[in-house]
Amino acid sequence: MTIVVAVDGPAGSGKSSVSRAAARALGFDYLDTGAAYRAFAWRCLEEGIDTHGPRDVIESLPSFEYAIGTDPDGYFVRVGSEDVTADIREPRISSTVSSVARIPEVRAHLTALFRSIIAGTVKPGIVVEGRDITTVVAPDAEVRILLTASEEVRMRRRSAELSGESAEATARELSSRDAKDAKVVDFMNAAEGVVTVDSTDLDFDSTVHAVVTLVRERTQA
Ligand SMILES: Nc1ncnc2c1ncn2[C@@H]1O[C@H](COP(=O)(O)OP(=O)(O)OP(=O)(O)O)[C@@H](O)[C@H]1O
Ligand SMILES: Nc1ccn([C@@H]2O[C@H](COP(=O)(O)O)[C@@H](O)[C@H]2O)c(=O)n1
Repeated sequence: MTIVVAVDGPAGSGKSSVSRAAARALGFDYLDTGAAYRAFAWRCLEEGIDTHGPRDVIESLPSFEYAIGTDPDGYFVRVGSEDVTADIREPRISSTVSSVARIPEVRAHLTALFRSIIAGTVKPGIVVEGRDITTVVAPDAEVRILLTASEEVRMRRRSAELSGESAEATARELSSRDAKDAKVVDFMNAAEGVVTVDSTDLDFDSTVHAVVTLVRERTQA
């Protein structure tokens, strides 16, 4: 049986980096679900689809050809034959993604995709991170974690990794995306049975250690 570790949290809380490092330490796969929302937003923009008009967005779902690398050391994101790993991190995608992510049909389509990727895992487990993993995508996961950090710390960490963007612009993007996303999914409060890991006062390695320890305590991993 595949062990599923579900990790949710706000933007910049460390979901991707911590989940990937924890997956590596555990010998698990790693699934970044935000990448699919970003890749879908990227495809809408490429095709000139109005992301505020749900009809065209929904009609484009069946032809969305998506692939993601789930090996923590072999990460890639592809739409059709195009490698979009870097493109989906552009600010134009970060500022558009929430408008497609709020459409229920998009969420249902991508949730089904995530479940099929999880079901196809050949490793002993998979760490899946996003906003609604503990509540919608994998509510029965063996380990469910809400990874948080204060807004100030998240902004500081995010600013430190971007060059050429002012800390103020970074802070604005992060909190406006969280505000839009929070209207659709509650990723600020732990649902019943979900363990909160607050990394505000933890460094990166201690946060990964906290997640790995939790997984080992609750499973045979
Ligand atoms: N505990 C920590 N201490 C210090 N830095 C950290 C810690 N956790 C994560 N980071 C750093 O914070 C930054 C944001 O982390 P990451 O990109 O993983 O967040 P995220 O939650 O996936 O964000 P988003 O939802 O916007 O994609 C990265 O540079 C990461 O290395
Ligand atoms: N489970 C998820 C994951 C992501 N989203 C949306 O995608 C955006 C990008 O996610 P990142 O983790 O790469 O920052 C995010 O802002 C949400 O709009 C989602 O809805 N559900």
